[in-house]
Amino acid sequence: MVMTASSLMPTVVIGAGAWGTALAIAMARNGHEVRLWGRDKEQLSRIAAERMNSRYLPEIIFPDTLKIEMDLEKSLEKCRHIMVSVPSLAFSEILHCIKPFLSEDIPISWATKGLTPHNGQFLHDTAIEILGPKHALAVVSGPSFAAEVATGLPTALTVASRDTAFAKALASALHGPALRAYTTEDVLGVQVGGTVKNVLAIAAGICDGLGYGANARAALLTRGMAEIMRLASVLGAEPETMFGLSGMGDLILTCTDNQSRNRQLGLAIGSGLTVDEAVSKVGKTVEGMHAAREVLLRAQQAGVEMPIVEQVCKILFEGYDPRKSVQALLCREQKAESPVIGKS
Ligand SMILES: NC(=O)C1=CN([C@@H]2O[C@H](COP(=O)(O)OP(=O)(O)OC[C@H]3O[C@@H](n4cnc5c(N)ncnc54)[C@H](OP(=O)(O)O)[C@@H]3O)[C@@H](O)[C@H]2O)C=CC1
Ligand SMILES: O=C(CO)COP(=O)(O)O
Repeated sequence: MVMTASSLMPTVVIGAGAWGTALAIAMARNGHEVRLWGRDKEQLSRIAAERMNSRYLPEIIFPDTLKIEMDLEKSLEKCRHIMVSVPSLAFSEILHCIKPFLSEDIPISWATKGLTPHNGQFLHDTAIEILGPKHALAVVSGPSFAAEVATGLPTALTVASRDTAFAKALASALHGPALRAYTTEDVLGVQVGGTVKNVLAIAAGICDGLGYGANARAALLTRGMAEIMRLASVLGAEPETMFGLSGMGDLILTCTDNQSRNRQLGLAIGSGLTVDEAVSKVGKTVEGMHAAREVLLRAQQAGVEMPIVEQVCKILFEGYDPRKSVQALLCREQKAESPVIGKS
């Protein structure tokens, strides 16, 4: 049977935070049957009563086809597709939790950006390790602030899957008047872009928090892009993916707009707060903080230089003064700008 958007109904979205709720709303607006589940029962009851998620996306009323699911186990029995949208720290825990209730023909997607903590795995590898090789898997990524998607502002996303039928079906479930969804088979490339851009957004925030100006920000984005390209190429991703929505698109979005929580963290550090103070000031999910060390480790293992990521790690975890880190970047040996692809 050909997979279509309808064969993915109902979709259960796991994670009633900003992004899970926005994606659930976007699909439901297209008439897709969606069930939203979150771990906090009290919050779920409130969402069900108000028909909105006032904690994460105030004032956005849910479409009728979006229902709240209180009982995860029961909803998994009847669903045809699961979309996970929890932070990377909770990704493997959620997969372990749903695994006993899943049949192998249920396709699984996720909108989480980042790596599995402690082992630094890309989430696709973690998903296969936990769920086995039979599920169709897809990653949803791209430049997309939850609030803008939920408001219905124009947005473009990428759905990456090795199963092209699943990618197309999921893209059409998401695709609507204000949301364009593209597809790609480069699952690795999409994950590299979506993970590293968060670390670079912290760097961009630090740079702007220090007041270093527009030239410095543009240089940082461009050289950050070179770091993404180098890592992606050594890991075996498609270089062109890095110039797409999940790479350059998301890098630009997250590094330049203050809606980004990664950028907010950097801004707070750059303006003089300690890392701990900055973390509590932002008080939200900051994936780049979790990914930075793992990205650097992977780069070092692959022999790839990522000097900006390295300085972000020094600031976040070794107490480095952000001004000294910028100085360290500026003092690197002089070299030709190209080639971007390669190890240094
Ligand atoms: N927000 C955005 O604009 C975008 C976010 N993303 C990505 O989506 C992912 C989720 O981010 P986002 O929705 O913004 O984060 P939020 O902090 O808004 O929400 C996270 C949600 O996950 C839940 N959660 C956390 N830990 C667990 C757990 N152990 N088990 C079950 N549920 C858990 C939280 O529950 P509780 O409310 O109870 O704390 C909350 O509902 C991240 O990887 C992020 O990078 C991607 C694109 C856009
Ligand atoms: O990934 C995002 C937009 O595409 C959200 O970025 P932040 O997690 O930095 O808010």
